[in-house]
Amino acid sequence: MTSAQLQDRPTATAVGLHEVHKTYPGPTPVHALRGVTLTLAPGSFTAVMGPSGSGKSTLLSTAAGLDTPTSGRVLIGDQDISTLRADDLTRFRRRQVGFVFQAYNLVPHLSVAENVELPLVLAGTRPDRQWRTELLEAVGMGGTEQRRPTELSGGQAQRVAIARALFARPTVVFADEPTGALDSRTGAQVVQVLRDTADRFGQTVVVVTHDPHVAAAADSVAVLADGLLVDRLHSPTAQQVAARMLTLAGA
Ligand SMILES: Nc1ncnc2c1ncn2[C@@H]1O[C@H](COP(=O)(O)OP(=O)(O)OP(=O)(O)O)[C@@H](O)[C@H]1O
Repeated sequence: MTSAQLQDRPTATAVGLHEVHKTYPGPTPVHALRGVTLTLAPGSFTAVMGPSGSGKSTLLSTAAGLDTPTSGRVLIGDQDISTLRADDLTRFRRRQVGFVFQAYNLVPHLSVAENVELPLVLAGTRPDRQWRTELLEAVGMGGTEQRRPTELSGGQAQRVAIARALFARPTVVFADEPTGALDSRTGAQVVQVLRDTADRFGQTVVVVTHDPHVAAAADSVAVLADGLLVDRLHSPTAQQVAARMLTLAGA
């Protein structure tokens, strides 16, 4: 990240979770998060891993303001989103949070260009065409502006979804299993595009994944088990990640 980009950042923390608990009520309440504290620096690329049911999706939706914690605080940049009213939170999310989903979630009747611009249009801002062109070129989709999502391969659709997530220059981009619907070679290319583009623009990214190769593209891996953060691996190889996951599976 350049020093100019760093100076643009309001704080040294892009995402902060403080003692976050999430309990799903019911006859047998599920304690999906049991006191997670995690701080992510601006420009960092973090993977969240853990066994099935360990709380990864709950962590992502709580950190992204799609769901509210039962207790604890969630900060995005300077903003404590746990205190925002529902409509203020929706407005905040449109500008400050980008999403990449496993199923791409592009709008089929809109062009590639319109899909990329959609979050800012919804937020009531006039989109910057030059920035859109630059981003589409950065993800390897230059010249596809007028195409429809149905005319794209899975890997191409996910590249467009990455451009869309970055378009509002959000504080953080959350990606939930972004390569889950792709074959492993295409998935590896797409995660590299996400990594390279995030680096180029100093974007903070959080990726939930089951794939050690995706996790190996991250600066660090946050390992969850049974609703708790049990480890942070820094710049791990895919083999190191796979070995750590095996120890959890055997626990
Ligand atoms: N809406 C919900 N209502 C009740 N329980 C839920 C709900 N969502 C998740 N859970 C439970 O919370 C726990 C954590 O689920 P979560 O989806 O966060 O795990 P995960 O690590 O993302 O799993 P996976 O890898 O299988 O997607 C699980 O026991 C799950 O059954």
